[in-house]
Amino acid sequence: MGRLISIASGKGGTGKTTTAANLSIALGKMGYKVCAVDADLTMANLSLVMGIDDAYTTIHDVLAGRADINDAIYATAYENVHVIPAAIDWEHVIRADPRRLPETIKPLKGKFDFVIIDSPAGLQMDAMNAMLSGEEVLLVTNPEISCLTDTMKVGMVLRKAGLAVLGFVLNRYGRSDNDIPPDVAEEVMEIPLLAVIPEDPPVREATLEGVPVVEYKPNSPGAKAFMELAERITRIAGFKARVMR
Ligand SMILES: Nc1ncnc2c1ncn2[C@@H]1O[C@H](COP(=O)(O)OP(=O)(O)OP(=O)(O)O)[C@@H](O)[C@H]1O
Repeated sequence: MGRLISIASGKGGTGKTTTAANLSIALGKMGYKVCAVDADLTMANLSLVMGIDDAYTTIHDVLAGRADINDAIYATAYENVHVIPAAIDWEHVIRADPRRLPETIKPLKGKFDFVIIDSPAGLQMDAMNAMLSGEEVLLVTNPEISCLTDTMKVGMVLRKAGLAVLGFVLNRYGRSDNDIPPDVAEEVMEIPLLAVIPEDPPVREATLEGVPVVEYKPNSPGAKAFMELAERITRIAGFKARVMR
């Protein structure tokens, strides 16, 4: 059976989508079957980052009762990685019922090794429905105190709701001289720190190019940190190490 992992954060713009995309592709490179789900129903950024930007059947169609989930699963250019895209127009957004996200996404567990769910930031209803589609959560924060505490709150709420909190990613480390150091961040969060992703220009360039950094510049510090995160996740998930390709 696969693992359903929600990617969540207390604040917007921390690097959730970047983490979801790079983690998915890194796991795919390791030989795991991955489905990346764009459950950020109003932004649809994951779909764009994964190279899907046209009139596909989307998660919105499924949530509106107009399509089957199996018709919304698309192969990507990345080995072993499929994506369920979101629509980017308002007409689709208002028809989709976000409360159906968990019942829609959970059955994917039987089809993939990992289902990676990109969720909206915060604790609003749309975000809750997206995050509760997972059984485990990986939190993404930046090294600022308000971002850490807001993200910790999200973790606490999800734990109470029954999700297992895997730990957190400290992203964009080194962007400012005032960054909270990793050991202090781990004390504040009171959950395991799974990866420190440095502030790295190729990560941003890769987003602009529409190709996640683990493919765009695999030897950059940011890409290497995302690959290490994927290895860590497979160890936590109890999967046997597979040969890196
Ligand atoms: N480690 C990094 N180094 C440099 N730039 C980064 C890094 N991580 C993310 N970024 C950039 O920050 C921007 C925001 O990232 P991203 O879209 O992943 O955030 P998000 O949390 O998903 O945002 P939202 O809440 O809007 O969905 C993107 O342009 C991305 O390329």
